[in-house]
Order: sequence, then structure tokens, then C-alpha cells
Amino acid sequence: MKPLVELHVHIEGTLEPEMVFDLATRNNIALPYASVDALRELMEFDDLPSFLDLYYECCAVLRTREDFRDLMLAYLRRAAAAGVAHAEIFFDPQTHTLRGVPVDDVIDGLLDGIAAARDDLEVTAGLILCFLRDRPVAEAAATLESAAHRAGDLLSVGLDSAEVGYPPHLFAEVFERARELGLRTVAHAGEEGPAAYVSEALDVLRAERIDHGIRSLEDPVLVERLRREQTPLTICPFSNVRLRAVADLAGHPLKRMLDAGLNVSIHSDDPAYFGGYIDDNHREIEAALGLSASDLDTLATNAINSAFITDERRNELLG
Ligand code: HPA
Ligand SMILES: [Zn+2]
Repeated sequence: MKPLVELHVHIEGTLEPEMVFDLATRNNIALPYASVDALRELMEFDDLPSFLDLYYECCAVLRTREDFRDLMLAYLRRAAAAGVAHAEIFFDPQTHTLRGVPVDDVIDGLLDGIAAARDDLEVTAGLILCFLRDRPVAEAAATLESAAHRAGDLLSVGLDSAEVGYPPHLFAEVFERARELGLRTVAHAGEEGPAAYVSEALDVLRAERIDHGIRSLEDPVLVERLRREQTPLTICPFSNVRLRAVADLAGHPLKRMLDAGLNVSIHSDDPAYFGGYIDDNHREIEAALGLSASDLDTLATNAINSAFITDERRNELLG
């Protein structure tokens, strides 16, 4: 069995309700939830925007470098227990800098957590700085400049938050600047937005991986292109069900995507909110779709081949 590689997880989406309460106490923040259970009960969503409202609200407890370290270390412990050997992890700096947290504290804290995990968990990890597409483009550009001196500490940039109405082309110049800084590029597209956003992310942003991309199936020409170019699509089954992009796991298009020869792999998105981590996503989607041993090997191999790692590390993970 190949190890798991996590390519689509938002660190803020690993903030478990218990940690929301612990950090609120540490930082003297009054929460609008009566209890951990009361917060958990709010985790019923109609769509991406309704989820994002709660996700951003909970982020208010993250204030210090130590908070970000503890969040990262808790996530990597859980990931290591799931069998994850390598993780490429999104973070949303604007969510924190808009509340007055310095971007360096966010990055330093997350790197502290990664360093601590490397020493005792044998998990490697890297960071993907995401721009919030539903905020002004100028703010994304300023965020990138504010983190430009940390480009050596980052793997890639990404694009997340509410998708519909915020097409990728808006961020063309920001992504171009990121490439000038030596960063790789990925983008959420085709989660709730149309297949055309996936094409735009490829053509205009030159995204090297597409996060979600499930609505690509609505455009046969795009599907053929994704197959030919073997563009990685990072699929998050629990997220798609909980945000009602698909009705249930049995109706998830993953098997159709595999059978179409697309480069898909399984990931967790926001595990604290969507009912499970990467191992849980794998176990349940495999059962729901009756995936074969060969499908499972393809999924594991795709994730390893789609990671931003050295050839040496890739060979180690491929075994
Ligand atoms: O699933 C997601 N989609 C878009 N933005 C996000 N930010 C956190 N999770 C998500
Ligand atoms: Zn995501």
C-alpha cells in the first residue's frame, strides 16, 4: 500500500470545535456558541457560502504565532495517524491579516508546526498561500507583496473562497507575479462554478492543479483536454456531499472520472467541518462506489505524482 498524500486541505478547515473553545479561552475571546456540541450542530450547510460564513467566524480565535503552530501540529498528528506521508496545505492569510494578525506570524506559526511534526511524526509538508477570490483583487495583490519575502517558505499560491461570480481571470496578474516569485500555482475551480472556470484557471492562471473540478464533466471538450494533459484534479468527496454539490457518496462522479482516464486523487478539504479526514474520505468513497484494487492504486499514485516534491521524495513515496 502506498502512503497517502494530502493535496487539498485548508488548515483553517482543520480547526476542530474543541480547539475553537481552547483558543478562545487562551485569547480571551467571547464565542457566540454555547458549547462544543452547539457549534457542531451548526455544521449543516446548504452550499459553499453558508459553510464559509461559519468557517471564517471560527477563524477569529486564531491570533498568535503559537495558535497557528498548535493548529498545524494538531492537524499533522491527525494526518500522520491517517497514514499521510506528505501534505500540501492551504492557508488564507487575508482571513487573519484583516483581523490585524501579521502575515509573518501566520507563516512562522504554520512553519513551527511543520518543523515539529517533521521531527517526531515523519510527515513532510508545505504551504500554499490562497487568495480569497471574493475579496478585491488589489487586496490579493497586496497580500502577495506582503508575503513576497517569504516566497522561499511557500510552495505555491492558490485561489479559494466563494467561487460563483468570481472567475479566475480576475487574478491573472496576481498569479503571474506569483510565478515570477518562483511559486507554483493551483486554483479551486468547478466546485460550484461552471466548467468554463476550470478552462480559465488553466489558460489564464496557468494552474498546475485544479482543486475540485467536478463540474468539468459538463464539458466533454474540457474532459478530453484534462485527460490528455493529465491535469491533477484534487477531489474531496465529503466536502462535495456536505456542500451539496453532489447528492450523496454513491452519486459522486469520482468513478466516472477515473474511468474517463482523468488524474483524480482523494483529499479532505475542511475535515473539522465535513465529517472526516483523508482516511475517512478514502474508506467511505471506496465503499460507496465499490472501487477496485486497481482504482485505489491509481488514486494513490496520482496523488504522489501530483505533489510538488523532488524526484527523490516522489520515488520514496512510490516505493
Ligand atoms: O471548499 C472550499 N472551497 C472554496 N474555498 C474554501 N475555503 C475553505 N474551504 C473551501
Ligand atoms: Zn478547498
